[in-house]
Amino acid sequence: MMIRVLGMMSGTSLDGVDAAMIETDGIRIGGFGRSGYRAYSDNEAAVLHAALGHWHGDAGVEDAAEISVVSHAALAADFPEAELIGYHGQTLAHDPQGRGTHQAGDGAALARLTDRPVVWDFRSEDVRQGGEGAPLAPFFHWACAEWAIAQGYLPAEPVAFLNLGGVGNITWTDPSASAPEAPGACIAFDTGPANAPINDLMRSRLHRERDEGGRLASSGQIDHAILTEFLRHPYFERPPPKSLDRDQFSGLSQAVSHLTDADAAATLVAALAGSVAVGLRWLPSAPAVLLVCGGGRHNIAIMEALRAELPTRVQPVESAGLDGDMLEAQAFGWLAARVLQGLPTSGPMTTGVPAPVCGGRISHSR
Ligand SMILES: Nc1ncnc2c1ncn2[C@@H]1O[C@H](COP(=O)(O)OP(=O)(O)OP(=O)(O)O)[C@@H](O)[C@H]1O
Ligand SMILES: CC(=O)N[C@H]1[C@@H]2OC[C@@H](O2)[C@@H](O)[C@@H]1O[C@H](C)C(=O)O
Repeated sequence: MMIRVLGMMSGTSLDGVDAAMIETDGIRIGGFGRSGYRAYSDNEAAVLHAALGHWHGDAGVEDAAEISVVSHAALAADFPEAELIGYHGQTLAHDPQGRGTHQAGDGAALARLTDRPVVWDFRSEDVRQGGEGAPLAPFFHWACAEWAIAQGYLPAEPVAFLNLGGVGNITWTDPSASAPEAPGACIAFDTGPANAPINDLMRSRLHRERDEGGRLASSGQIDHAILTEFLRHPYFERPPPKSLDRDQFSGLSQAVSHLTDADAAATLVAALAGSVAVGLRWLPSAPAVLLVCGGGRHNIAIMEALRAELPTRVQPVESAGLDGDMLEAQAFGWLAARVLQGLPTSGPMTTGVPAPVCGGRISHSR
């Protein structure tokens, strides 16, 4: 049965909360609906930044969780039509082989505040069973590919999605597979740092949130020595599945610290594109087209660098009829519907969990 779900996502770039309606039975996409966005205030963003890298019980984490719940509840109030809410929470720390994964926020509190059932804590069970806990959008990418083919936007062949948020992640998917957890349906992994180091550079040096349109990076020169050293990182040699914490590559920010603003931004963009290029070797076949979603596709310097570096057509995901700013929010709506049905949300080829797993907790409104 198709239901109307509100998916809500606040990603690692810490800019705010995305919300999007999706109609789904947890397998197929029936249709997309309205969407909304609530930016974090400067004060909220400062509290969240201060809590990065922290775990349950640490100082500042309660405040971060409360900001997450309250901001999601305020945004959800604009969507009375939602029968179910998928709530990702704010990732503060991610160390799947060590302490686990930490998304701040309380789905039970959100269910009470919104008077709707909420599916949340999507990643913990996967980690508990030995997976990376990320990326989780890949199964949704399979459904998107199937939808885009049915709508006539894409030919019926494997396609790849590149999400450029704070961190980058790529999915190769074969939409002819019977289910996203079927062997060979999806291969996915985090590619490397994406917008997070660029935002951090802009914040610390220029007190701006981002490099609008990539203008600063476009005016700079790449430092090739730094780029070469960065691409020697063992992460790129490691076969997938693999996932990253937001600040796992903090050495890159340090490496560009002596460069001019423009050269530092240009080098961070080149590092992003280079990490995607070296990641392509892990895909089963070269995709005819790479569909780019996430905020990074608004950065022209990034799109140009990808087009220069990759042996494949690079297009914003809008070319497949999809909304690249809302894809992750939609993903957590679709995944919430899956959890309600007990269907898998990740598997060996997306998170490395030994067998497909249904993650996520369900909290009812009363
Ligand atoms: N117009 C723009 N020009 C340049 N960069 C932009 C623009 N719009 C968005 N971005 C970049 O994209 C980021 C937001 O991307 P997105 O919302 O996909 O990330 P996220 O969901 O927070 O992260 P993640 O996918 O890692 O969880 C911004 O912080 C900024 O760096
Ligand atoms: C732990 C965590 O929140 N990871 C995020 C982050 O942002 C991008 C990349 O790193 C991806 O692994 C994941 O988000 C997307 C939505 C995912 O799970 O597919």
